[in-house]
Amino acid sequence: MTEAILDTAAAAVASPTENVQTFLVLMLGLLAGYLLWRRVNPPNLPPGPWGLPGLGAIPFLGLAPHETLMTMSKAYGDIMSVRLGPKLAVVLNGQRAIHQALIKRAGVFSDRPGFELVNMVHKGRGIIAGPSTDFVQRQRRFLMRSFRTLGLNTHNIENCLQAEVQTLMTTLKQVQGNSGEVYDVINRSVVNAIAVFSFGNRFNHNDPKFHRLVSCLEGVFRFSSTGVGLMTQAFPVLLKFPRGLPGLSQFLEDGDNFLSIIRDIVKSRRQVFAEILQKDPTLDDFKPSDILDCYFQETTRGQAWFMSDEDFCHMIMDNYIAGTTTTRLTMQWAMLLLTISPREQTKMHDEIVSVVGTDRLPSLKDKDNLPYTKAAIFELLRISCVTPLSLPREAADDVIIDGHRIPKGTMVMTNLWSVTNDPDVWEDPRTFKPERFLNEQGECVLPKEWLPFSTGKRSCIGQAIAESMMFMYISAIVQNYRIYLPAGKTVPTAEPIPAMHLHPQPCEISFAKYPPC
Ligand code: HEM
Repeated sequence: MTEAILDTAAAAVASPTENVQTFLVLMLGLLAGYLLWRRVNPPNLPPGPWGLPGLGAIPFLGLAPHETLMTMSKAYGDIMSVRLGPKLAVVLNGQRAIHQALIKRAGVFSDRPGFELVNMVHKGRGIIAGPSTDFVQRQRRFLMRSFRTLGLNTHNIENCLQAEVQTLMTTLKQVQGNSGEVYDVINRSVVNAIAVFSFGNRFNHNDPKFHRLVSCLEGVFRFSSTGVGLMTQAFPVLLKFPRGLPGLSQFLEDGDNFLSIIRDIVKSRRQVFAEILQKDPTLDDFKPSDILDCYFQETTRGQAWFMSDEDFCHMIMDNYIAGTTTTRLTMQWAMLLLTISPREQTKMHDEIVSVVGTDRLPSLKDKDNLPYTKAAIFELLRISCVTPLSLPREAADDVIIDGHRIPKGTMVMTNLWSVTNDPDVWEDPRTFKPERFLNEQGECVLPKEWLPFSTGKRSCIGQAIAESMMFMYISAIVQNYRIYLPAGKTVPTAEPIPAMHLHPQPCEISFAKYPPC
């Protein structure tokens, strides 16, 4: 018995060799742990909050991450780091930090992290989801050239947009205050307006092809804004198990069907263009009337040689993906803000009637003569800030900003909300005050903090289109209708309902036609 106890005690007291071994294993473990920790948290990162293992700061960002991150920046600084699941992200808050990164170091901050979900539809094509390759920048330049060639005041585009506005006006007359139906028409109208710019044609709102286009687009948005769809951005590994993701196969089918509709349009227009080319081989008399015409013209002349018809279809799809939800939500915001701001609405109405009259609808050429209305549209875009965290970027290289190191491959989030709703810049930021944009001479001026479309080499390519649409719709509505809250309804606030895009509070709205002057 005593021997047994002694044996156990001897076994417990390890020999010096064993002690060294244990020590080495411990040290190696500590070193490996440190290296792993350093890999995940490289030195000199911008400061930021702690997170939970595997989840990072996701559980602490709440329903309005743009607001939480803006508040956190008061403690950690304008450039801060957060961990989103396994990903390291750097958040840029405020105009100065955004300018430093997206403009001064544009070469580093113009990539995007792979949007694996969107890429499943694009398969490497398109603009939005890829890094800032030469190909992406060429497509952007092509679109900008086309907008310049077409000029947004082009007769054809303006005519088609006017037709959309007329449809909206007719609906307003018929619905007698049913705002739900008005929103439906606005939604369809925005989809049609992008078709006008892209293909020079608007669909009849009852055309079954148009219904298919709208429903495929809605299908794509539906999945990508569900919790599962959003989680695939932080955890792309989920996409490796497509069968386990409810809604994914429908998403892919909707994306493919949407592309097929665009392919059909391009194919049939190519035949028409071939006939034009036969009659006018040098295209001297050819006047492009939409983006597709510009593409045909440029490929014939060897300028847009880099793009195939398939690339064109994916590029147009991206305009739809990026342009429809943003524009239609901003229009919904416009309805809400005008409803709760009767004084400002009347000022817009009076300006439009005194400059344009009531015999015709306002046109884009009137815009510069309507500074208050123009200012009101800038203010609507500022308050609504529908994409508060913009689209993520990615650092293409290791870079030092404000003394902080941002490693290559870091996801970069631009907190646009922190600029457009900064109380130090905009007094009372949630109140609709178009006067903010008017100088002493009554001219409309844009401060550098007005950034709803972001900035830099990947900023919104459709800004001019969006502004034109907003102007035409809103000026026509305000010229002809008084927008008001039905009696007995509580006045809604201008606080957004947080989601991937910011939605306005639900609000029942009535439209009363002004009597003829
Ligand atoms: C009120 C309406 C709109 C708002 C607020 C808006 C806002 C934005 C923002 C914040 C970005 C991200 C920019 C960045 O990463 O720096 C973006 C990208 C983009 N937008 Fe818009 N947008 C609107 C309408 C449109 C329209 C009408 C179109 C096209 C017809 C469009 C096409 C695009 C495209 C293609 C991109 C991706 C650009 C790239 O990755 O290089 N947007 N938009």
